[in-house]
Formats: sequence, structure tokens, C-alpha cells
Amino acid sequence: MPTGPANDTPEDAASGTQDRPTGGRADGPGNGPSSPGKRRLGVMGGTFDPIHHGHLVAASEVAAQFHLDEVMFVPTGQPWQKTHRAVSPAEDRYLMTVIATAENPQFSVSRIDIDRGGPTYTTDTLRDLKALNPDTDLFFITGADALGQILTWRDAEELFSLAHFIGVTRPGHVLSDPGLPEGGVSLVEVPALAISSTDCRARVAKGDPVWYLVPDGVVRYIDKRELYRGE
Ligand SMILES: Nc1ncnc2c1ncn2[C@@H]1O[C@H](COP(=O)(O)OP(=O)(O)OP(=O)(O)O)[C@@H](O)[C@H]1O
Ligand SMILES: O=C(O)c1ccc[n+]([C@@H]2O[C@H](COP(=O)([O-])O)[C@@H](O)[C@H]2O)c1
Repeated sequence: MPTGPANDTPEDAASGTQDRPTGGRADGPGNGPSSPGKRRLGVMGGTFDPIHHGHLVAASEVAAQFHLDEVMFVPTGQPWQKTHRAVSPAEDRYLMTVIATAENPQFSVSRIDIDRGGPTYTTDTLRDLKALNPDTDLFFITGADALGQILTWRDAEELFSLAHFIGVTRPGHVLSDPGLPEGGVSLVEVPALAISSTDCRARVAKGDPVWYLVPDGVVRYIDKRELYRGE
């Protein structure tokens, strides 16, 4: 995993991804904007059904390596590519995300995709966040599985003009470069946590524990709201 002293430039940090063993872009700039005086906002979009420690570690690692001022978690409203199963109510996913991130002063949660209504498209997310946050560089954090699908997202060609994309490693998913624009994407290795929301839901349904896979408050919230029991 690329590491470096805290005062590395983002370029230094991101360049550490270039010799990782998992594949992906082997050269090229791809390190994101470095505009003096501009705030650096990480955006971690996800369905978070439920949020788990894989999400939190990915956000924390990218924040450190890219010197982000803040990471904003943005739960999806309607994840239009997850139609194969019923997704939990947005308010439950939002509240679990708030509970999971509440103790970290660098983390925040936005309702922007939930309140917009309709299917969630990342172009809308990034356009709205840009309008709300002038003088800010946006860094969209996404997993290796999502990065591999990104060309299927709506208005995919516009995405890379709105934010710099950071693809993080995820156990079971090889980082690959499906022909993404040169300089638009950085690939970063994060400490491997083989956790997925799918597995957490299946464990709850079977009566198995999810302690230590998700934050303690999220375990209690799932229990209180009786989420995932009938799946
Ligand atoms: N363990 C993990 N390590 C790194 N990235 C992850 C991990 N789990 C999820 N991500 C990334 O976090 C983002 C949001 O993920 P999402 O909310 O869909 O969780 P998930 O665990 O992939 O859910 P599901 O199993 O329901 O598909 C995605 O970009 C995903 O790739
Ligand atoms: O913009 C799109 O068309 C699009 C299609 C699929 C996923 N996304 C975004 O990718 C992020 C992870 O999504 P998911 O469904 O894997 O939790 C989340 O922010 C989604 O809004 C975006």
C-alpha cells in the first residue's frame, strides 16, 4: 500500500499507486487537481445498505493520501443499477450513515441524492455539490467494482470534468482501467476489508452477528428497525 509522510503532496501520494500489483493504469498523471487555496472535498457515494467498515476505511485512507479537508458520504436516493433487490428505505440508510460517521470530524453526510428524488445519477450529485461548494475541488471515491462499471453510468463522459475520480481496491475485485480518461482517475490501495453490504444483510437474515463488520451503533440500529430479517 502506498504510504508517505503526512506532508507529501497529493501527487506524491497518488504516484504510489502506479506500481501496485493489482493492475490498472501504470503511468500518466491521474493525480487530481492541486489548486492552491481551494478546499478539497471527497465525495463517497453509495447505497450504504448498510454502511460498513470497508466504506469507512476507504474514505479515511483516501482522505489521508489526498489531503482532503472533508469526506462527504452521499447515500443514494434510488440506485437505478440495483434493481435486482429491494433497497431499504432511504431514511434508514441515511441515518445509519450519520450514526457511522458521527464521531469523525472530517466526515459528513449529505441528503442531496435522497432529497432530489428519482433515480440517482452521479452527474447530478457532482453538479449540485459543485454549485453548493464554490472554490472546491471534488474527489469522487469509488470502489474497484464500481469503477469497472463507470462507463455504463449516465452521461459518463461528463463525469470526469466534474470531479477527479479515485478508485480504491476492494477484495475480490481487481482494479482495472476500462478506458478511462488520462488524468481523470487515480487508483489507490486501501487496507483490505472483505466486507460487503450484501454479506452483512445475509448475516442478519441468518441471525449471524455483524458486530465489528459495521459500527456498533449501526448494529443496534439494524436491530431496532428490524432491517434485513426477512431477506
Ligand atoms: N470493502 C470495501 N472496500 C473498498 N470499497 C468498498 C468496500 N465495500 C464497498 N466499497 C465501495 O463503496 C462504494 C459504495 O458501496 P455500496 O454502498 O454499494 O456497498 P457494497 O458493500 O458494495 O453493497 P452491496 O454488497 O449491496 O452491493 C462502492 O464504490 C463500493 O465499491
Ligand atoms: O450515475 C450513474 O448512472 C450511476 C450508476 C451506478 C452507480 N452510481 C453511483 O455509484 C456510487 C456507488 O453506487 P452503488 O449502487 O454501488 O452503491 C453511488 O454514488 C451511485 O450513485 C452512479
